[in-house]
Amino acid sequence: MDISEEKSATLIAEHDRTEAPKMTENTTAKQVADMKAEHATTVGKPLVDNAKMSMRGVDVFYGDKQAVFGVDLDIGENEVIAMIGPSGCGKSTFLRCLNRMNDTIEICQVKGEISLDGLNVYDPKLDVVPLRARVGMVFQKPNPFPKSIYENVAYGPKIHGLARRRSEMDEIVETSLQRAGLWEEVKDRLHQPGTGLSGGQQQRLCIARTIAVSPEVILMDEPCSALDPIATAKIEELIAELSQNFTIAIVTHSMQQAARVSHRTAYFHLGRLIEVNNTKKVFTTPDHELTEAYITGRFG
Ligand SMILES: Nc1ncnc2c1ncn2[C@@H]1O[C@H](COP(=O)(O)OP(=O)(O)OP(=O)(O)O)[C@@H](O)[C@H]1O
Repeated sequence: MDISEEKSATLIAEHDRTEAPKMTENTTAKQVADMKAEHATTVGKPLVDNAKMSMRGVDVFYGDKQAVFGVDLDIGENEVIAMIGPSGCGKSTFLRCLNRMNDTIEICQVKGEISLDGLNVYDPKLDVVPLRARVGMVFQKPNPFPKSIYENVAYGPKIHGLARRRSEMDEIVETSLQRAGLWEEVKDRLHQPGTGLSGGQQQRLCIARTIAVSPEVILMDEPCSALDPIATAKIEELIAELSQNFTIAIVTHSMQQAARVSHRTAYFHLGRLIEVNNTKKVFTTPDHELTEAYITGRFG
């Protein structure tokens, strides 16, 4: 039976009453552990011990409309976390907060704390260019620059001054294309336009471009939604390989994809983080009724 709007609203109101851990300078390690345990019983495991990125109380507004409500979430080092939920639930908005991509939207305002290895991502003095090198992004639609394959990959290292000689740049380009699983397909046409590649190849080129500046975290916003199943399978294999060296957060509409590629899955609903847990648990025995309704297809 479909879950009614009224039932959904009641469950959201209950969720909003649950207190998230609030930490101050004087909070002891024992208190932190107790708070984490208590919070975990309501939304799963939002906080982890090896956090690469930590988000606390994140609210996002577009003008006076709130799109994300008080999200507390850690992303562990070298983990792949999938963000799922019905259309419009705020997954992409939340993802874009992590490297301040929302700064480009004038009416968008982000509140709360977001940190990368303890660095405050929203520090007004922080330069977003190096931040976006550390936290790279791959978009829904492959968007190579109108330049050659080589130049697409070399662009970031060039502006960040990562190569002193042409030979060093050649090496970065080759290694990045290899890690993105594209080298064999393009090594004989590096100076042809990136836009001449197939959609799947273009997306791997965009991944190579992201990797080329040695990011620590890669954000992927529905990276396969414009690709066919074969190209999708290649990107999914790539995500598994990349997770050995990078921390990855992926927004996806495909529950199968989330189940295949991620270690933990976060379920969003109407701007709230409803549940986050080990991916297998989320898809077999979710803790929250809203998650269960979504994974069993009881939302439209
Ligand atoms: N640039 C924007 N200006 C105003 N409102 C926006 C903007 N981008 C998103 N929103 C609104 O914020 C809410 C969350 O949108 P968001 O795109 O983050 O959700 P989503 O879960 O990623 O959706 P989808 O799965 O459809 O991509 C929606 O109500 C949306 O209409």
